[in-house]
Amino acid sequence: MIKIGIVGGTGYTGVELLRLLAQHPEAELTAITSRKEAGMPVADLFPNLRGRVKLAFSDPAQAPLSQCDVVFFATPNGVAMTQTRALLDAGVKVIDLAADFRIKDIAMWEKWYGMAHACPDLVAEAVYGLPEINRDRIRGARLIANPGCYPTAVQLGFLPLIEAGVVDTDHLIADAKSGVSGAGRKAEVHTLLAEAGDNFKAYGVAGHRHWPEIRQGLSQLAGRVVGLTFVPHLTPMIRGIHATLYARLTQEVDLQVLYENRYRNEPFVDVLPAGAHPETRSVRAANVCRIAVHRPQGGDTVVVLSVIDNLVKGAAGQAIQNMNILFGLPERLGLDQVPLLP
Ligand SMILES: NC(=O)C1=CN([C@@H]2O[C@H](COP(=O)(O)OP(=O)(O)OC[C@H]3O[C@@H](n4cnc5c(N)ncnc54)[C@H](OP(=O)(O)O)[C@@H]3O)[C@@H](O)[C@H]2O)C=CC1
Ligand SMILES: CC(=O)N[C@@H](CCC(=O)OP(=O)(O)O)C(=O)O
Repeated sequence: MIKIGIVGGTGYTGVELLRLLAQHPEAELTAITSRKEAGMPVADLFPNLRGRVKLAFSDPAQAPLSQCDVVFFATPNGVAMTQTRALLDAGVKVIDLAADFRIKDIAMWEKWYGMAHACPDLVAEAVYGLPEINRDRIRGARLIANPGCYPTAVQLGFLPLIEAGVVDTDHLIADAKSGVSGAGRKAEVHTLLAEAGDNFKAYGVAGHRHWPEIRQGLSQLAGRVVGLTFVPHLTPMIRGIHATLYARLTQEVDLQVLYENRYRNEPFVDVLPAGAHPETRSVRAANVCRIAVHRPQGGDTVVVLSVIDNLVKGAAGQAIQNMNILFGLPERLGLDQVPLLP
């Protein structure tokens, strides 16, 4: 059994880790932290976990994290970077769901995240945990930077086109929509029902911190710096991301065959039949990205539709997929949930 610690067990990604790990046959939940709820049984706060998780929250300073095999950080940006070195020194593997280790260019990270980085050397060591690109490097890693939610949907959508070199990478466009759980569980006015319900808006058009992350990943695939416009939107749903991606084709290719071949052996990417329109509810509560590729009017613009559940393939599910790879377990272990309809 793998002894597991979770720092930040009261947020939405924390409770999603708990839901999935409670059903994972090799997971032994050992420590779950919260500063505000220390001492409270986990199932008192999250009734969906009654009878499934017996632990109580503990204060991060007292939790037996160094006795775990792996610690997940489901905390705001800037927390994991202050605690990761001590855990790695104690032989614990670390998977950070926040952005502390995602961006290799430290000056770029500091600009977008508005703080000084505490451990640039560990950023250099960290492996970006998108298994569809980095599976072999994840296997031998101690420290995983779990990708952001929008970056997962956008990179998986563009990946086959860029790897194959069949689009103009100077003018990529990603138009993405997220449910409000993407903003976390903390109280904020813009996610109140009366603000976000029956409403739809773009945000961060001038610049969003997922832009450098997506650009870094796509540039590595392209072998050159790509040009990317990324526009996120907030939609009145709870879970889900829908990314609509646009690129200009530079050569003739059978797009459907390209996508089906690239993802044929990927357990968590589903390429839909030609002409399909994936729905966010078709991936709700499941660790899957569904993709459809279109070429409207047979022109030279390719349109890719990519959907994920932001809390699962966009966060906790992908983190557990990375854990399975790190510990040599079957990649699908504990992650075979069927999506929830309606
Ligand atoms: N929501 C989403 O869809 C996605 C989120 N992420 C990332 O995952 C991380 C967690 O997100 P989410 O679950 O939404 O966040 P929440 O705001 O819902 O939860 C944050 C958690 O961190 C704990 N926490 C806050 N500050 C500290 C601290 N200084 N030390 C220890 N624990 C702390 C909180 O508990 P307490 O204050 O009681 O200690 C709480 O349990 C974020 O970095 C987010 O950007 C990534 C992908 C998708
Ligand atoms: C709807 C909403 O607010 N989404 C969040 C998504 C970011 C997130 O969760 O952060 P990381 O993936 O970088 O960890 C946002 O735009 O800030």
